[in-house]
Amino acid sequence: MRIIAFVGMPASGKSEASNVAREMGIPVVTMGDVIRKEVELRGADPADGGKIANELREKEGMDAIAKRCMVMIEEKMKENPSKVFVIDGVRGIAEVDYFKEHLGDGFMLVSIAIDSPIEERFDRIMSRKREDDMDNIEQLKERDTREIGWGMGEAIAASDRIIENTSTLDAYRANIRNLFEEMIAEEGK
Ligand SMILES: Nc1ncnc2c1ncn2[C@@H]1O[C@H](COP(=O)(O)OP(=O)(O)OP(=O)(O)O)[C@@H](O)[C@H]1O
Repeated sequence: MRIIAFVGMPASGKSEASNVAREMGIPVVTMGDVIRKEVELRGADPADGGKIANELREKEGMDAIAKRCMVMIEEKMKENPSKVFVIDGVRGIAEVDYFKEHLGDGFMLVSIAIDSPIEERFDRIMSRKREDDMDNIEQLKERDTREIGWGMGEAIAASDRIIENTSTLDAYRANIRNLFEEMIAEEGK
C-alpha cells in the first residue's frame, strides 16, 4: 500500500491534489478534520482553527494532530482497502516523522513546488471561499509564518518527490493524476 501525503505553502494546491484523488476513487484522510472536530467540540469560531491547532501542538506535542489523525486513517483503511491512500494536511516535520514511524515504507511525502507570489495565493484563497479562510493578506502572511514555524520548510526538504504547480490548474491536475497513476501501477505489480 502507498500512502501519499502532500506538503506545501498555504494555497499551493494540496486540496486540489485531494480532489484529483477523490475523482480517481482514491481514499483521502484530511488532517484538517481533526481540527474541525475540535472547533466543533469547543463551540469555537471556525476562523480560530489555526489557533486551536497551535494550542494542541503546544499542549500535546508537535505531532498531536498526526496522532489523532492516525485513528481516522486506520478506520478508513479498514473500510476501504485501496492500493493508494492520500493524507491531506501535513504541516510539519514532526508529523512527517510520526507517519514514517507508524506507516513504514509505504509512506511517501510529496511537496508541491509553486512560484506564485503571495498576492496570487491570496487571490486564489479569496476565490475558493472556504469558511475558515482569512479575509486579508496580512492574515495570510501570519499563516505562512505560523506554518514555517511548525517546520514546513524541513518537511518540504524531507520530501521524496516534488510536483510542480507553476503553470495552469489543468497542467497541475495532470501532474497529480500522473503521479497517482504511476503509484497505482507500481502497487499493482
Ligand atoms: N495552478 C493553479 N492555477 C490557478 N488556480 C489554482 C492553481 N493551483 C491551485 N489553484 C486554486 O487555488 C486555490 C487554493 O488551492 P488549494 O485549496 O488546493 O490549496 P491548499 O494547498 O489546499 O491550501 P491550504 O493550505 O489553505 O489548505 C484553489 O481554489 C485551487 O483550485
